[in-house]
Amino acid sequence: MAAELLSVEQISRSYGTRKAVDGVSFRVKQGQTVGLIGPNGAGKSTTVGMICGLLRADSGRIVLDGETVGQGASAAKRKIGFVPQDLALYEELPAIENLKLFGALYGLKGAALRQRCEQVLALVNLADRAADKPATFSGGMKRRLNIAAALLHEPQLLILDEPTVGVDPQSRNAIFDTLEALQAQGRALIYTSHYMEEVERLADHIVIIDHGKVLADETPAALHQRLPAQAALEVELATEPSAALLAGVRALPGVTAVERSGVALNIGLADSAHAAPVLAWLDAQGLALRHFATARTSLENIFLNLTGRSLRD
Ligand SMILES: Nc1ncnc2c1ncn2[C@@H]1O[C@H](COP(=O)(O)OP(=O)(O)OP(=O)(O)O)[C@@H](O)[C@H]1O
Repeated sequence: MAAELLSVEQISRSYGTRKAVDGVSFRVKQGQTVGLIGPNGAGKSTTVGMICGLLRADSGRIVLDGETVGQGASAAKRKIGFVPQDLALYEELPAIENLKLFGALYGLKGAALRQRCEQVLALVNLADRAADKPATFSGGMKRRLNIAAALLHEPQLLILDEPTVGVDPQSRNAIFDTLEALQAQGRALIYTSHYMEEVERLADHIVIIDHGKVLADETPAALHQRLPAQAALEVELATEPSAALLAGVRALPGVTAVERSGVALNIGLADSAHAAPVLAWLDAQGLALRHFATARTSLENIFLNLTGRSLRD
């Protein structure tokens, strides 16, 4: 079992009378990726701001590698790399010069600084753009340069606040490649997003946050088990099904829900193993199936399930 790296204990913070973060707790182990997910305004940025020591917590405690993180400089804070939502780059300075500036802030210099800048540029796949200015980069390339900057001091924990916002799909994949390479190196990550599929892809633990409170803190598999349907069967019939037929489908073993839209049926299943018997039953009713497909249900619906609201407007 991996050792604990970060412990966030009952942290809260208000802006005026608005409680942005209200008693949030979770843990990150060495080498673990924790996805922090919630809708806009849920309190994700405020939470990671407090972990990085950029924002003061009104109450609660944050312990990193055995040391309390507070405001001001501390050894604990040097173990964190932070990639903020708002990019902090000098647009007119070549990429490598941007990194040298950030590296100097961490006390790196000379050959060690140059070598480390080259290493992190290679890691984010920008080695061939070292001499180019961020002003000429796409949104995703800028984001990767920001990730490189946050890695210069070899932090144990990298925190990324919604790193795919404003990034095209191709660059998004390049960001994921970089993060997967960091995971393979054993680096711990906290990744905030309001896209469940991103968090599901990267995280081995998911913390769902809403109105400043933690609603769930589980592995993706455990979270999945909380969904009423584990798989879905989509069926398109040649003719509209009768009410009696729908009732018949609903009564089949393993069927958790049936939705009809014209000639299409969306059948929720407790397990994908129920798909074949359901199809056989439909066939036995003499119904012509024009098309069918099965899919594992996505975790996207879990937020709706927990709150009755959708993750995005
Ligand atoms: N500097 C601030 N002053 C006043 N209120 C703030 C400030 N920063 C955040 N808030 C409020 O605190 C709440 C939590 O905001 P926060 O930015 O932490 O949420 P978030 O989950 O990161 O959302 P987003 O995805 O939009 O960044 C929101 O209601 C927000 O309006």
